[in-house]
Amino acid sequence: MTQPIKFYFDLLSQPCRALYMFLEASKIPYEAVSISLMRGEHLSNDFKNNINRFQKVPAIKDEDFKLSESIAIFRYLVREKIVPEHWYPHKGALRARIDEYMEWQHGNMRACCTDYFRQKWLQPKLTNTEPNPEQVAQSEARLNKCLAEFEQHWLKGEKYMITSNITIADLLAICEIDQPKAVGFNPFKNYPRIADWHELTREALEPYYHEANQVIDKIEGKQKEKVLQMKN
Ligand SMILES: N[C@@H](CCC(=O)N[C@@H](CS)C(=O)NCC(=O)O)C(=O)O
Repeated sequence: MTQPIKFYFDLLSQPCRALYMFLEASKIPYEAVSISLMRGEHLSNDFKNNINRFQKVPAIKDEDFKLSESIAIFRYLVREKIVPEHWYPHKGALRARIDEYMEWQHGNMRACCTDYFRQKWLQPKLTNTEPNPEQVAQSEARLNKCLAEFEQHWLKGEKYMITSNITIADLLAICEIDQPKAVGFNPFKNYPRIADWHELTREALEPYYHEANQVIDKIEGKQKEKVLQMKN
């Protein structure tokens, strides 16, 4: 009998949340192995030598086969496991459009959302300092430009990004957008189509969305408390 895959992850990370929801929703048997980024567990020699030589999450191990990079993991799981077709349809044009998004998102959504999260929360937290307002403002401007492009080019009237069914593209995109959202940025204020799509996508991913977001929901809660305290 084949063993469940091992999944190494931290729900603080966008691609880890995307894979977590995908594994759950697709009912792929897996063993969860929590790796704390904030405690630096991904930097241990054991993790480097035995799990992911790049020392990042997510990573998987399928029997003796080790794989990192979320997009490669998604493609591997779709090929090797039983996965509902709608996530990554066989049909040429739909699959190609999802591939196009996955290539686009690395230099755009992922770069902008990660940078905002880093400037506003992660770097100050790791160095016990306050965020640099100028750097946060620059990062916010880049994020707004990117969200405007996302809305214009990827939300063009289908129910979800690519088609009338949810795909891996929606899953990856919602996880990216939730990262700056968790640290005080409102991605819905200027982008009504993003707000509608986010709501639909979130609903389609429940109950896994709620489970996956517990870690960043706590950050969002604390950020809101901080803003209220500053106002009082
Ligand atoms: N391109 C990789 C990115 C992986 C990545 O950057 N993971 C982050 C968390 S989102 C990480 O492990 N960072 C730890 C570090 O850079 O020290 C993927 O899509 O899996």
